[in-house]
Amino acid sequence: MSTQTTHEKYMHLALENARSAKGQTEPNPLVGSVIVNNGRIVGIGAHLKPGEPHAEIHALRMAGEHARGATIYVTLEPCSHHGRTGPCAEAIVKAGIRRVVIAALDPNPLVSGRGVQILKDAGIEVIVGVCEQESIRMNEVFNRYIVSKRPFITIKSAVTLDGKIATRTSESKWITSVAAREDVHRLRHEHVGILVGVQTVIHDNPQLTTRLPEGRNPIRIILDSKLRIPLDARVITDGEAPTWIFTGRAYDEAKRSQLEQLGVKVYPTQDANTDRVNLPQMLDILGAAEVSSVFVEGGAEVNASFVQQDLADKLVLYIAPKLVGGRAAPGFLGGEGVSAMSDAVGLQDLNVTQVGVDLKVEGYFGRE
Ligand SMILES: Nc1c(/N=C/[C@@H](O)[C@H](O)[C@H](O)COP(=O)(O)O)[nH]c(=O)[nH]c1=O
Repeated sequence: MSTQTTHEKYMHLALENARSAKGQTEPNPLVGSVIVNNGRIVGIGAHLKPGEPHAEIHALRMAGEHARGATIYVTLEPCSHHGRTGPCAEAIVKAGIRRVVIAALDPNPLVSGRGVQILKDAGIEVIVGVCEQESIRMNEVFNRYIVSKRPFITIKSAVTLDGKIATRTSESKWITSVAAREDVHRLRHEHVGILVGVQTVIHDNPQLTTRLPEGRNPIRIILDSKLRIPLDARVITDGEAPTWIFTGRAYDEAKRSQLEQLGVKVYPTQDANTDRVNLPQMLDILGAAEVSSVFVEGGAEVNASFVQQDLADKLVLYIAPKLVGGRAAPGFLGGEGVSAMSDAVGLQDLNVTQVGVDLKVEGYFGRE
């Protein structure tokens, strides 16, 4: 087996370990590490929670003396700064590691390359770029958040093959099958926040919780410019997860204090021209609260406001093999829409898979 393939074999194992903690390391990145000595794995680790040891430290602790003279694989450049835990680059040097194989350098321009320098200054062989693209894509949320301090936005919708989210009489349960809906709950588990518009709350009275064994419930974020949300909505009364409501400039103060007495957080925003929620302001508030990823489950008007303002990063569209027709049946993207086809919003890096009987289309909006 060639050296490169061996390196990829162990880096894939490190990537798998990193990915296993998706949704619980936020706002930190996903990082995995594997230590190999004489062709034998002697240590494995993943970063599991902010403030807890980094992946390399877990792997070094497991390896103990076997780290001496070994190779360590790590999906992200070892840190060189004293964050909430000590610098990993120094721990690697101290443990007597002989070679370090890194997938991707740290995206933070302030520290990128520093960890590598510490290792090279200690005479350690360093290889960078093994499975680099996989590591970068795995940390799409962190890479967006660390630069913009705003959450990575994933829009998810479920449509029939003729593009409808409901029949002309607004019936929508269910479009996709159980397997696809379970997949949606895995995505909810992986996100820090989940967002819907108040129209969806009024129409569906959703729980927006993750119904999976050991599922993590994201923070429920409701766009409700005039605080129309019913006080008996499940997202307010069920106590299953925090609920934050973002409102516009013309909201009812009395309703706000009623909601706050029920344990709901209400965040007013100011849109210069309309009574609507100021989305960029909302994203800044969420970013400051370390909500680094938000799963937007619509509806059509909410989806359109993110897309029209170029605030969405990724689309996940589930397409069911059924047709409902009807000129009045709604699509998943409302709003004004574009007039010229040349102004259509393009998606990149499309990935199509099948989940049960449904198709799952993932694409990126390609925004900077
Ligand atoms: N109608 C469908 C969906 N509908 C999605 C939203 O409109 C629902 O309000 C939301 O999922 C309800 O949240 P819950 O109460 O936590 O289950 N989403 C799907 O993937 N397939 C569908 O067929």
